[in-house]
Amino acid sequence: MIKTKKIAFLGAGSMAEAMISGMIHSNIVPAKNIVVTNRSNKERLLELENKYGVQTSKRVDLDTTDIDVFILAMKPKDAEQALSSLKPNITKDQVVLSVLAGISTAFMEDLLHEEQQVVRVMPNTSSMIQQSATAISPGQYTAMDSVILTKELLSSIGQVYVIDEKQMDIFTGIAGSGPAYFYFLMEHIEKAAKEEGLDPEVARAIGAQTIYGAARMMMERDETPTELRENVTSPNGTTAAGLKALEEHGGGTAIMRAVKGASDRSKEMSEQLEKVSNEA
Ligand SMILES: NC(=O)C1=CN([C@@H]2O[C@H](COP(=O)(O)OP(=O)(O)OC[C@H]3O[C@@H](n4cnc5c(N)ncnc54)[C@H](O)[C@@H]3O)[C@@H](O)[C@H]2O)C=CC1
Ligand SMILES: O=C(O)[C@@H]1CCC=N1
Repeated sequence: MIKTKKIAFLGAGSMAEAMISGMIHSNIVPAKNIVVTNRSNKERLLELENKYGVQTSKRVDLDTTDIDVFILAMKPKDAEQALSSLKPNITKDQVVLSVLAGISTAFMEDLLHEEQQVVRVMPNTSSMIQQSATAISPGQYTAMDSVILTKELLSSIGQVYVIDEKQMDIFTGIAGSGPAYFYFLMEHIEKAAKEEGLDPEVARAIGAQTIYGAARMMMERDETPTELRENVTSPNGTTAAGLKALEEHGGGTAIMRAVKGASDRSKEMSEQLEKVSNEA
């Protein structure tokens, strides 16, 4: 079913590219059925055209009539203008997905047609290699068929979880922003390795394999993270020393604060955007 659907990206930045890459490489969505738009940066569109074989056009020149799914991928601050200018060119039965942090389905519904089909989506940049953890929350008028279509489409970029919209902020704190925490962790592993005389590039390969192995253990073994951690930790051994240093320097608290900080910011962005839109 998905092979015949036409998908339009409104926004051609890093998140749009990550999704396009995942979709094309999955072979679920043919490149000729994807059209990518932005406001004015022609070079960027040409770059995506050459890299992925997708169609491109300036947003204002997009023929919206035969598009089945729109994917909003601009910055949250540009959402209101983008939704308002989309409304006259679509019907309520076309499905509008948004990957914008802090933009609620209610916000989208308010700016589009009565009973518009909308879905809030939170992917992450691992979409690029089809390894995103992506959440979706359908709006109140979205038909079950459209939810199934959305799930099928986004399964091309990784695992898809249908969640209650109230959980979207914490999902964003864990998965939307999450890759950055692991990159930050790696930056510090490389720093420590360098100080000990190990080539940072070698350290990166070793560290990445270690993170990948630990992730697969959590996914494939029927053991909790606590059990898995305890299995690594010999009494008075090296791991115990590492974990003690981590705790002494607030490692556990820092991780919790990071997740909650991102989640709180997602909530705050929703509140600010809704306030601005109510004042307008
Ligand atoms: N970067 C990430 O890891 C993630 C980003 N997101 C969300 O994705 C969205 C985009 O993020 P990035 O790709 O990092 O931003 P970006 O700044 O790289 O790209 C934004 C794009 O939107 C275009 N644009 C602005 N207004 C437009 C309009 N009316 N019509 C068509 N195109 C328009 C810009 O020209 C640009 O191509 C944000 O809302 C963010 O919350 C969600 C999950 C993860
Ligand atoms: O930093 C941000 O706001 C976006 C949303 C999740 C990841 N990047």
